[in-house]
Amino acid sequence: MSSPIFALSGVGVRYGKNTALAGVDLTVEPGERVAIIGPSGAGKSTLIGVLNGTIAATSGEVTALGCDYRRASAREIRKSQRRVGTIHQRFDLVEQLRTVHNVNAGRLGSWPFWKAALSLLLPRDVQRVQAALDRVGIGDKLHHRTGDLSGGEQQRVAIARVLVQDPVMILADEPVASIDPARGREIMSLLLELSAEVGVTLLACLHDVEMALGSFERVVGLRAGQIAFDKKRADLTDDEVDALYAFERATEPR
Ligand SMILES: Nc1ncnc2c1ncn2[C@@H]1O[C@H](COP(=O)(O)OP(=O)(O)OP(=O)(O)O)[C@@H](O)[C@H]1O
Repeated sequence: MSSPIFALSGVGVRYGKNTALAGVDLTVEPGERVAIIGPSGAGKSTLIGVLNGTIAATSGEVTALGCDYRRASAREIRKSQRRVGTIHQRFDLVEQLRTVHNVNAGRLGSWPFWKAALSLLLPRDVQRVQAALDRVGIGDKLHHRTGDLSGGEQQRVAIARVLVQDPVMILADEPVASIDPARGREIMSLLLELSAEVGVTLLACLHDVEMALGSFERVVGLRAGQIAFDKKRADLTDDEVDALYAFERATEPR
């Protein structure tokens, strides 16, 4: 049996007195597609940060791609992080740069410094960038200024940036929250297609519960930093989903 992509055991994250995650156990196997849902402040973004290594757990154990974050060297952690691509709600692109440079940013971590620096003047590996942009449906935007693209196109650039990383895992933190609903559905379909096509594992945090339930085979509910449920979509009931958001609904302004 292959080893899990991620294994979290008893993971907690505190920001000062604030507990963002507590006692989280989560295992993600290769090829799985997992949606994380939960009310605002439940800890979804923190969980993504723990998985991609940008946020350190304050307790518990995190193993990513066989690398134990607590015991591994910084070099080993960086090596495993390079195979984890993250897509953010706000794209995290440099708007002034041409698309080709933003996509190449996905490879900076695996290039020596001279190559990374030179790539800002002279785009490197353009064929690979072109192939990634073709795959996400904006092959004609290679030399466009990124800030001139629409929100949906910018999110496609961000996905292309992850593809050139040759990832084994894609983490998506509210990938469609800044895009209009129709474009958002297209982006979500693209991510699901890519994960199936390349066999890459996908974990996405989503505010849109309908989208999560309609598109993912496994759904994890987070509430107040803890896992409320972790189930196959087919086994999840409406009552369980409602209960996850019950407190948020009760405190919504009327
Ligand atoms: N840098 C920080 N400093 C202090 N508290 C933080 C910090 N980042 C997050 N928190 C707190 O940790 C908790 C979890 O936040 P997180 O952003 O992970 O939740 P979320 O589920 O992604 O929320 P949202 O859906 O609103 O984006 C919240 O109570 C939040 O206020």
